[in-house]
Amino acid sequence: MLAQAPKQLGNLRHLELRRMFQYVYPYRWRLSLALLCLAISSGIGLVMPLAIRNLVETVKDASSTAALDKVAIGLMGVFIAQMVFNYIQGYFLTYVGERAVADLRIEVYSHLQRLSLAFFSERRVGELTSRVTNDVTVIQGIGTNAVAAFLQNGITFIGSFIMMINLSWQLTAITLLLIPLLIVLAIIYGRRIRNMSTEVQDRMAEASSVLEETISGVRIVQSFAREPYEVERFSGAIEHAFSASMRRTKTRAQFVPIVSFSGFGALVFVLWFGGRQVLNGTMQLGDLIAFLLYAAVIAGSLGTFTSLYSQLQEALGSTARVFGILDTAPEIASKTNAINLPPIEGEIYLEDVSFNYGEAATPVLSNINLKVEPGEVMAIVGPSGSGKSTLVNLIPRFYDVTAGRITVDGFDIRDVDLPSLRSQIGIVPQETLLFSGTIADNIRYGNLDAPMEAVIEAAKAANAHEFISNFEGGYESIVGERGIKLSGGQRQRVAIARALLKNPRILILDEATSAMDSESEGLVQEALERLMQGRTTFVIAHRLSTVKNATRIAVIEAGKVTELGSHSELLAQAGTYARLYQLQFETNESAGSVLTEY
Ligand SMILES: Nc1ncnc2c1ncn2[C@@H]1O[C@H](COP(=O)(O)OP(=O)(O)OP(=O)(O)O)[C@@H](O)[C@H]1O
Repeated sequence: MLAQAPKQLGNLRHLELRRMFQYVYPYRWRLSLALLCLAISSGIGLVMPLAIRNLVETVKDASSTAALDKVAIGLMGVFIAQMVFNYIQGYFLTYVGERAVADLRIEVYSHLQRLSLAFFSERRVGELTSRVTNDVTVIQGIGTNAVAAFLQNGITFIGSFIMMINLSWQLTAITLLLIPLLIVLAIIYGRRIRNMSTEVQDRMAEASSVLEETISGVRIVQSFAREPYEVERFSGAIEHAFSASMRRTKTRAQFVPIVSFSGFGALVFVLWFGGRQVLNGTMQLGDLIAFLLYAAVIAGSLGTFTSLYSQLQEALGSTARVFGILDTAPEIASKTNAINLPPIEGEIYLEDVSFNYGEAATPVLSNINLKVEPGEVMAIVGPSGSGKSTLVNLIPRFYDVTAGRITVDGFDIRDVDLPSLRSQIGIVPQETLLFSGTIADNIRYGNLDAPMEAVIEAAKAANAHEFISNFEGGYESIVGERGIKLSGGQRQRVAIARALLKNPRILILDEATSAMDSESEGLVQEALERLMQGRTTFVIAHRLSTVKNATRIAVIEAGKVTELGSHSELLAQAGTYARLYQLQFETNESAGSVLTEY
């Protein structure tokens, strides 16, 4: 989805590389130092064949070992220096690479946090995690190692070339004939490898999605005894990734021997041609050896260049996907001239609101008019899929209305700064997700600066203090990724404590549909009542007690408000609500009854 067509990629390549460079720019001084050391150590590497030539010539002509000793000691010194420069360049280059990639990861993650719900509902979690992990790792590979290899080989390539011309221009000319062939090969194979790499990354993202879904939904998997099915699904995805990777490997494996055969073939030819020159006395033996060594260095550099080229192609696929995320603008964001929503009373007015998801033709909500006074409790009831959740999701601007407007204390919510709006709205969802950490941390999510006393006070008001105190670790007890150690009712009470600590003027409650035992139900209900006090509340109601206590009830059917009034008013109207009440509520009037969907 985020991958772009290879053709488009080609056009973007230059821009992407420049964009990648932005991440390295803040560390340019370290990078310069690393590159300087790299250049020096590569330069030293160039001396090696010359030193060997001297060694050969010295051994050939020398009468004593003194000259030999001098050459050997000199060589040792040179290699020690090279080692030091190599260390410095390796350290700083890795530093820059790791730092730049860490920055990129943080940027992608921060950007993801800002994106709207619509973006996430269109994508799988595993696909997005794969962008932040796998793709960024591929970029890291090219970002540092490849840059270093490119520079190192560039220097040795040019240096060796100059040396070769000096040693023998005829032999150099023969070697040169080979280069166009290698370039053509690199382009053809590079393109194929790039396409295959995109496929490998896509397949890996697919496998990550399966992994993510089934690990977070492991209870569902096990309850349906679908482990073998899921293993098969995951193996399928991994096998696809494996096949794609093997196809790439095959192409690469063909490419590398072809290139090295061309290189070594040329070397043999040079040896044969140069050997004849040595034999007829037009070339020194030491020069031929040095030439061959430089030619081998050049062949090695060419090999590295071609593999760098294919790595670069691979990384371009990943950069396209990562930048694809960074370039996705949040659909819901504060306007540039948005004003800060001052502390509100809590009047909410939905004026002629219509809404549909994306391009969908049928509106989910149409022409809703609903005015809720400060402090009022508005219960929302209606059949499944009638648009209840959609309606409440519009208030914190998880989605924007398609037509009409929503005002809070007279302010159009699209005109105010998003955090200033959301900070005044509290949400208690049906299924509470607790983050891994302590219970105190989870409650404090509502107000990060709250002192411990305030946390405890909120927990007390939420009827959570008692069960929390009964845990061995109390407020410092760690809850699992999904609060696995807490019951549904306990989790809800932690969510209520969290909302109390946030102290919002507007509250959105989505009642749990599943019945709790009556004790737990009573505790949750009591906590909710405390939470609702003095706040404008929208509650998607499933329980009889809630609808009875609500100031007004809105009945939503097929995206329209069909009835509006208090419990007794609606009963008197003898419409849908009354029918629903007759059918469902009266028979379930015991405490904790759940209003099942009709
Ligand atoms: N993210 C989405 N993208 C597209 N359509 C959606 C999305 N979320 C919900 N819908 C559709 O909008 C309609 C209303 O859904 P909504 O969740 O608001 O209903 P609901 O009344 O809250 O249902 P329930 O009581 O079952 O939770 C449904 O037809 C649903 O298929």
